Amino acid sequence: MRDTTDSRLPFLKMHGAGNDFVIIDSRGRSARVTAALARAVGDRHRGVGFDQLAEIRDGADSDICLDFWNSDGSRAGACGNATRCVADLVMAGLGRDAVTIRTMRGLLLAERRDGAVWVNMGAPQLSWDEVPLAREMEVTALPLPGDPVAVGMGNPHAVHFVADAGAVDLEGQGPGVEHDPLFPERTNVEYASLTGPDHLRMRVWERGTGVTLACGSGACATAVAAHLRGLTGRTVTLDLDGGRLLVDWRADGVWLSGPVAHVFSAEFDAAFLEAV
Ligand SMILES: N[C@@H](CCC[C@H](N)C(=O)O)C(=O)O
Repeated sequence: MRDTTDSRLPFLKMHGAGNDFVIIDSRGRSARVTAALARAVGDRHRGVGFDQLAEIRDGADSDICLDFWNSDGSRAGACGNATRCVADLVMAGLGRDAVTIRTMRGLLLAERRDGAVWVNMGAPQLSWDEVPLAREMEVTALPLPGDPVAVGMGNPHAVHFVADAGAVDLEGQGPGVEHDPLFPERTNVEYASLTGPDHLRMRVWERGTGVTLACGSGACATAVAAHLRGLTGRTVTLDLDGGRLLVDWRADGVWLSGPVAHVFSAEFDAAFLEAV
């Protein structure tokens, strides 16, 4: 529930490789984001617009907690690029090079190394009930056109390997896969092509949001799927429509890095909040 004594609500706009976020810092107070607020803020004409809204809350066993909403008001269990953006912000605020972040996915570690923010997105979920899929099957053998690989990264992904990811009609293909009954919680949908050794071109249709310029958890899922299919090693460079992401699948989890940008700080005013 939003604190109704607030007449204004400060927020930050950030992006990671063009995957854009509104970030609301609710540390020191009760959570303020609801599904209705997320939908209102996510409207690119009447609100601010975002791919995901992230709310920072106080951590009990971590430096912070982080919750994610899609622009349709649904919750996302993971968001790699928003986690990188918020980690950058929180590390700068605390004057540290490492922070712990509790998400629906679990406890994540973020580190600054040589100026870049890396987040350990955890181990990939590679059994049908973890993704989740509707019934028992191998995640590398889905009965769907295009032979996608299902990978969970705290949220579901269906990764398709195609000859030319740049030529895929995301708006035509994505919604049907997102809503396929094989995915009881819907799914994010990735298309990737091998463009060189350990190098992929990737595009994405995101569950609850649509076409985005990048997706961090999607990049992790795609790198894992590429390795499972024997296309790449465990360290992969991915070129997305909005920039380059790096994924390193290590024994302790799938690490993600890439660019982070601060865009502006502002406030939602009382009239906007009253109308939600
Ligand atoms: N952009 C994100 C993923 C967003 C979550 C997704 N739409 C969902 O519903 O799972 C990222 O960078 O990981």
